[in-house]
Amino acid sequence: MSSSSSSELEMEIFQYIDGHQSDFIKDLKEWVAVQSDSVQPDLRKEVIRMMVLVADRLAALGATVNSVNLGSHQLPNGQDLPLPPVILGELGRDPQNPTVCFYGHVDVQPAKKEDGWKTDPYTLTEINGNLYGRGATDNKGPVLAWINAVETFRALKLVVNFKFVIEGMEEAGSLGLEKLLEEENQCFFSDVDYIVISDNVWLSNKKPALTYGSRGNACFFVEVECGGKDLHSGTFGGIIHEPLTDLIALLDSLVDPTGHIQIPGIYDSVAALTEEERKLYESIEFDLEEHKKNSGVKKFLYGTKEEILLHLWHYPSLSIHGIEGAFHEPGIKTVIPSKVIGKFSIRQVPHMDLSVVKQQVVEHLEGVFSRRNSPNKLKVSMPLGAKPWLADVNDPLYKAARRAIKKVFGEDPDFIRDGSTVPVARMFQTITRKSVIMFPIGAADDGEHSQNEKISRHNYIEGTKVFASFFLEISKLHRHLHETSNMEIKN
Ligand SMILES: C[C@H](N)C(=O)N[C@@H](Cc1c[nH]cn1)C(=O)O
Ligand SMILES: [Zn+2]
Ligand SMILES: [Zn+2]
Repeated sequence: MSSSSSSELEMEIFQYIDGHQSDFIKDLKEWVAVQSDSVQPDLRKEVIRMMVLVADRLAALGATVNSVNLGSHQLPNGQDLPLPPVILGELGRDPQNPTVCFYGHVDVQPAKKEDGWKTDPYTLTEINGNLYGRGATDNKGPVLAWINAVETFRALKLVVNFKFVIEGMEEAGSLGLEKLLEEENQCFFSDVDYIVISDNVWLSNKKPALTYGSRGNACFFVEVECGGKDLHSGTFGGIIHEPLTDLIALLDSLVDPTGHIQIPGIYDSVAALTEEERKLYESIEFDLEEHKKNSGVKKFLYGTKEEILLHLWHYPSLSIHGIEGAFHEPGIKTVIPSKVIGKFSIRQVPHMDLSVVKQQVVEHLEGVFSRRNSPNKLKVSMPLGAKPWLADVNDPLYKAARRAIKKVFGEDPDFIRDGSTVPVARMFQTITRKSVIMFPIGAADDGEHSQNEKISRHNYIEGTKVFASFFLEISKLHRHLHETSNMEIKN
């Protein structure tokens, strides 16, 4: 395609996207309305219903769709729960075109209006140019932006062959996905050239970014149990070892007030900080005050941008998420719970080994517990473990995405890492050995996992354009790379 016909096509595509804004927002509203929360077992049927909507949407695009059944999984209480299917889709098979596989997820984190949402989390609501709703940015909005961009091309001209992997268990650790990728490696993925994930956000509220690394996550349950039933605190308080007191001591032993993890050995294999990496953190544009404002907290653990980035990207962190079995409703209940489960996770970084981390956590907790001389029962498990990911920014994928961003947003992107985890990034890299990029369209103030999650109308629509522009750029670059390698072979 000549460069003039390519830019004419791009103009037409951008016009098409601008002209279809309300349809695109209507689709997002329909998707956000589904309570596809993969964390709460009661809502699993909603996740499955969501997967049907995705399959229908891809079929309407003209894609071949395969809903792959992953069977079921067992909850800690022994209950069997069906896993939602993974949708594998395919559109276009022109051998002249590169094949780009897009990964996204359509399950969401839990959300209730009472948690402090200003609007109903499952009713997409536009206020001052922002589209509020659970999943708006994580990850239904970006998945739809990609689909919108594909639809635009299908309506005009296909320059890329598309593949889709859409799952419904990402927020619960992508259960069953790794096995499917292994099974499909020689089939579905055999002709894939590039893999794109758009499941994180920029470092800034306004400046676009491309992500080349993310942390992993090791999630733990620590269970303490006394007898088989809850007890009256007046009748038994003061004469027994209370499970919640044990648990609080255990949780308190994990991290000190400076944020330093107290588990012996945990920092041993963290990759050494190179001079190059240190310089990168110094040179990156990052507004600490904006980040603080986005979080709503008054003070961070560290005072400089370099320290903050190091502790988000280079070092592991430990967060405590909750306690199952402890009384948490309003009011007073004078009970001693008989069994409590503490939940925490460690975001790990390159070179940390999941099985070593697990062993260090278990040994540490058993040691603290044994020093308490408690007769209670302790159980530590790691229900989930996702590995960190790091990519090569010299890959053509990054070049194409950078050009598309420059065209649509008028500026060069930040090259960033992400403190959160997309378990599939590392799986794709290890299993398929294809190049992977994280290409976010959401902004730093989108509030992923938080109350009042949103994506701005601007980011949703310009994000659709940036994906469309990326299709043109990757198709040009891919052809160029092939022509040059063919010439080298002939010479
Ligand atoms: C970055 C992505 N949108 C996301 O939110 N991922 C989750 C995945 C996860 C990790 N452990 C359990 N789930 C996250 O980083 O929390
Ligand atoms: Zn996500
Ligand atoms: Zn998420």
